Formats: sequence, structure tokens, C-alpha cells
Amino acid sequence: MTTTDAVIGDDAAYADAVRTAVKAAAAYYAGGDSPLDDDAYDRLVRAIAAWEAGHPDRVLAESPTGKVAGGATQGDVPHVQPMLSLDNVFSAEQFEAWAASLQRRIGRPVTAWSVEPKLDGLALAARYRDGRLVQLLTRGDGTAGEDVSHAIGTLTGLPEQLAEPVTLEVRGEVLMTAAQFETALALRAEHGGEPFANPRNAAAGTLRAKDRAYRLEMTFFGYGCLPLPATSEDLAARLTASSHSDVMSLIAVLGVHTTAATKVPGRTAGTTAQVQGCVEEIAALRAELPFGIDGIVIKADLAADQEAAGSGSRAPRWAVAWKLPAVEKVTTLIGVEWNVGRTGIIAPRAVLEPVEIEGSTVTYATLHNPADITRRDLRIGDRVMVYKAGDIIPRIEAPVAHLRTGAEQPIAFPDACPQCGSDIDTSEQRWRCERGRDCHLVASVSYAAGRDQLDIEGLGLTRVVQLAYAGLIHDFADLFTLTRDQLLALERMGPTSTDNLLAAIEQAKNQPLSRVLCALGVRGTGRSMSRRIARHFATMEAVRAADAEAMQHVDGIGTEKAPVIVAELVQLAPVIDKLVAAGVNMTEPGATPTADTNAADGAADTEAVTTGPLHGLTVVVTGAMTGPLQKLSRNQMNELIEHAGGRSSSSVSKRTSLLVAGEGAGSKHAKAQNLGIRIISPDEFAGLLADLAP
Ligand SMILES: NC(=O)c1ccc[n+]([C@@H]2O[C@H](COP(=O)([O-])OP(=O)(O)OC[C@H]3O[C@@H](n4cnc5c(N)ncnc54)[C@H](O)[C@@H]3O)[C@@H](O)[C@H]2O)c1
Ligand SMILES: [Zn+2]
Repeated sequence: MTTTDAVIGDDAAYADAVRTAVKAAAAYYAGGDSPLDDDAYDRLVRAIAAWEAGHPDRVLAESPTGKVAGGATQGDVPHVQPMLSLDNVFSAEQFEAWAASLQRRIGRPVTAWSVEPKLDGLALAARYRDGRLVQLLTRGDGTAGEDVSHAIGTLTGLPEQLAEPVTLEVRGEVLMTAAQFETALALRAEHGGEPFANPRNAAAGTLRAKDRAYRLEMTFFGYGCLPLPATSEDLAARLTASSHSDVMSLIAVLGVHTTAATKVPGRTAGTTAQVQGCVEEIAALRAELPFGIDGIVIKADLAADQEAAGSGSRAPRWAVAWKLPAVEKVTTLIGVEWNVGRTGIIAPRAVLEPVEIEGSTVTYATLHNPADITRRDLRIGDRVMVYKAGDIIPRIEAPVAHLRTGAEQPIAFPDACPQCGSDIDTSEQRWRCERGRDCHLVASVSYAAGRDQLDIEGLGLTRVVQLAYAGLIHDFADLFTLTRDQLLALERMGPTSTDNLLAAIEQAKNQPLSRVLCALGVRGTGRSMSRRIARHFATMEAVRAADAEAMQHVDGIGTEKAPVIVAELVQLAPVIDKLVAAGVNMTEPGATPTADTNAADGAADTEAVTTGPLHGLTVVVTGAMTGPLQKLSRNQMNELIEHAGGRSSSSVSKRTSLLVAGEGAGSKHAKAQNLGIRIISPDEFAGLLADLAP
């Protein structure tokens, strides 16, 4: 219950709500195709119940309240005893109140409680004759169920032959474990079927499906047992008189799977305080269970207590479901990102429309590997079922396929490593960059050598890969100590390209501090931030001497970013030391450290900042540059602006002072016009900067 319930205002809204709920429930029980997640359904039904409480004379006959399965299902095979639903509580207070009312009803304290997980599947009655499994029935409307005996043989945990030749009915829950669900999705995809939205839907659909070309395995958990008309008198008497916990032991001995075999076995408790302890334990284990639970069922354990309490038409009075928060929500898949891990594993990650689950906002979900996407037939724009419990990383269970509009788009798989651009090894389920652990090295060195950083010509990806593979570089600082012989020994490196490369590297030693900082790839800083840091401190020495407090004096660096940058620089110390030793320039031209009060934190003031022609102006550049500025990249333009004392920005806003609009300028030009911002051509701009332009 994370969102408050809606309030129904009038008859029409009430009738509408009833219609929606009945339709959803019908779809839910038939095969899991409900458009609502459970939380949404439950909120709707609570709103209906609230309205009905205020208008008891206008309750519609088809209302889902007070009925097993919301009145949405039927069956034609009568049950020997009704198969009921359970009443719900959502908190310790509600549970205590429920327990108190039960004890008032029976006129004595409940002798013992049984506490067990509420398995999130669907109810099934399994009839055994002389030890042989002969019939399977769904819950239906509670009084009669549907015969699903065709599923015999597909339910792990429900033996076709019991250990003893007894006649009785075992009741329990059918579900798919996480592993069974994955297999089901894969088989389903192979046969061209739509994916199931989640394990529960998969179980519901599978249990009722008769003529599938493939068989999907499910798991059965027994939670009850009762006599059939043909049961021997002895056994019938024994079953009727036994406590719930004894019945559970009995069916386990007969060979039926129960929660006794799991991390969350059924337990008994003497007091409601102990019950609460058990509930907490089960709830804490929820996230790591290989099957879904949506609550904890608490039952009066003794047959005598149960009998004294009796049952209503929808639920027994001697048992209650303590519901846990919904851990599944439907939201939209808006994208997939591909991230490269330390070992070169390329893992997809789902970007979601933010959704609140268990009190936290979920925006990303894990998709383990590309096969995970294929198996789920996921598409961008899909409505997806997202699962998050406890501390686990949220995951996408599957798309809610029947909500597709046709506008969904296939997910593009990368054909080159998104980090370093190398080939991808797709031979295993988990894709991997061919560079493996070197991927990060290749990516960071290529980045450092890039046009906007050190701008080392002739050092493309293939060369970097070659250098990394030969063990000649471990970071980009190693570039500056490469020898002619080392390079010549590489394949396809003749004397000319070797000398050219060495010259380009030598040249890179003269790059300004801002570009060296940028090449370091300090987390949280990009090109313009690197320039601001460089201009503020003027020398690498001053940058390194700055603590978090001093770092915050740089425009745009706040309390959060400052310590991260300082820590990163400490980590990068060995690389920086190597760069210094190799003679790489560590100063920012035009910036000089001042000896005034700021000197303590090593701050600098640049002449350009206070005197430049763009001093105090925020400048945006758009369109293609012409004239003297034609050859400059956008980054170089920004460098120029900042060098002239201005501030560069990539988007037009009220704070923009000047727009340099080149050929083909589009929306930024229009926006600047609207805002009445001064717009000039690249040529005019060049004139403005005449002194500084290269
Ligand atoms: N999404 C939708 O459109 C939609 C529609 C209808 C119902 N629902 C969901 O279904 C739930 C209501 O369903 P319900 O009435 O079938 O009942 P329920 O699931 O709330 O509780 C009763 C059921 O619990 C099960 N159960 C699990 N573990 C048990 C245990 N240890 N002992 C006894 N019983 C156990 C039994 O199958 C029993 O029938 C609601 O949570 C609702 O959100 C969703
Ligand atoms: Zn890579």
C-alpha cells in the first residue's frame, strides 16, 4: 500500500469501478492477463468496499466484494468443502485486532498459531484415490472448481503416487519458481508465444492451458488436507481432528512438497508476539526466496479452535493473510543502456519510467544479458512488470504483452563495445568486450588521446589496443615514455608512422592544464568543468593541494561534487606523477595563482577572466562556424569563449547573453530570438575576439 486509495464519488463511478474490477479479476484468474497490478486492483476493491459501506442499499450484485476470486471465476466440479479466500491485515495493529476478535468469538485464547508464507500462485485441490493422483481442481468460485487434471505430471512436488494408498484431498498452491519462469519464457519464445508478465500469470495461464505443444513445469506446495467421501473413517476422523501443523507433517510424510523444505518452513507460535517475530523473519527472507510470496498466513493451529471460529462465505475466520507490501509494479520501459563492467562484461540495464515500489523510486532494472531480453521479447515502450524486494536490485519480470499498442520498438543490441569500440565476444550468454579487463584501459587511453583532450594524432583505437595488448601502456601517462624501438617492434608500425606518432605525443606535452585534467577523466568533471578548475587553480600543484572546501570555490562545484573530485585526484596521483615526470605541461596559460587571501587554497585569478572581452557574458554557439573560426570544434569554441572571460553553455536560456549563430542554426536561434537575446554571426564574433583568435 504505497499509494492512497481513490475515493468513489457517485453511482456512475461506482458502477464503473465494479466493471473494471470484475474484468480485471476475470482476466487475472483466467490466465493472468489483467491490465492492473495487484496493488492497483486491491486499491480499486478497497475503494469499492468503502463506497458500499456508505451505500449498503445500492450495492451491485456483480460487485467483487465478499466473494471468492471477486466473483470472477466459475467451475463445474463441486468442492467437498469450500475453497475460500483469506481476509487481509496489513500491520501489527491490524493483526492484533484480528486475533483479539477471533479470541472473543471463540471465548478463549487461541491455543497455538501456525505461521507460514503466503505463496503467490493459485490454489489447487488434488484428489488422491488409494494413493493415486486422479483429479486436479482449481478454486473456481469457491464452491465448484474447474477440472485441470491435464496438468498431472507437470507439477513438481505433487507426486502421482503417495507413499501410502490413502484416499484424500491435498490442497495447496501452484506457482513457478524463478528458474521455472525463465525456462517457461524461453520455451514460450521458441514457440512464438507472447511472454508471460510474471511467474504468477505464467502459472495461472499454464495450469489452464490444455493443448500447448510444449510442457512447462510448475511447483506445488501443499498447505492443507481433508477427507473425501471415500476416505476411510479412521483417516477422516484423524484428518478432521488434527492440528494444522500435524496435517502438514502428515502430507510431507506422504510425499507432498511443503514449505518445510524451504528457508521459510511453517512454524507454530504460542503468542501473538511470537507470531509477529515469525512474520518478521519470513518477511526478511522474502527477497532471497526462489519463489514469490505476497504475505504470511496465520492460522489457529488446533482443529478445535478452527471449528469454534467457523468460516464466512468468502474466508475462514480462523486464518488471516498478513499482506506484505506489493513488490511488483507495472511501468514503462523507456530505454536500455549497455554498461561495461571491470572485467569487460557488457550488461544491459533497463531505464524505466520512475515507479514507486516498497517506498523507493525505481528508475533502473537489471537485465542480466542480451539473452534475457530475447527470452522476454522486450521492446522499448513496453509496459513491464518490475519486481523489487528488500535490498535486491530491481528486475524486469516480463512485458505485459497484451497491453502493447504496436508502437513498441525493438531493442538495439550494440555491435561494438560501448566503452572502447572493440568487437564483442558473443559466444556466451554474457557478452564481453574482446579486450576483457583491458577494455577500461583502452577506453580511457583512447579518450585521453582524443581530439578534445590531448589531441594526439595517429593514435586511433587500433593503435591503443595494440599498445595495451603488448603491455606497453597501463595508463595514458605511459604514452609519454614510449620509445622508438618499442613502437617499431609493433606490427604495421614503420619508421614513418612511428616518428609521426612520437612527434604527436611530444606535441601533446604542451597542451594546457585544462586538457590534461580532462584527459584524466576525473569522475564528475567534463571538458568545461576541467577548464574551470584549471583556470581557477592555474597549476596542477595548486589543484592537487586543494581540499574539498577549496574545490568548492570553483564555479559549478558544490558540496557533493567537491569531495568526489578531490578523492579522484588522490587516486590518480600515480598517473599525474608520471605525467609530471615525463615533462607534460601542468599549467593553464593565462591563469596565474594570486598571492592574496585566496592563496591558502591555492586559488588563481586569471587575467582573462577579469579583463577579457567576454567578461561576465554567457555565450552559446550553434550552427556551423565560418570565416576565421571555421576549423574550430565546438569544444575549441568553448575554450575560446572561456579564455576571453566568458562562460560557455550548450543551451539557450534567459541567462544567455549572446548567441553565436552559424549556418544552419535552428531551434536555438529561434529560442534566442524569442527571448530577445543578442545574436551575432561567427564573423562578428571573430571580430570581437580579434586579439585572442588563433
Ligand atoms: N491484478 C489483478 O487484476 C487482480 C485481480 C484479482 C485478484 N488479484 C489479486 O489476488 C489477490 C486476491 O486473491 P484471492 O482472493 O485469490 O486470495 P488471496 O491470494 O489474497 O488469499 C487466498 C489464497 O491464498 C493462497 N495461499 C497461499 N499460501 C497459503 C497458505 N500457506 N495457506 C493458505 N492459503 C494460502 C490460497 O491459494 C488461497 O486461496 C489479491 O492480492 C489481488 O491483488 C489481482
Ligand atoms: Zn571494450
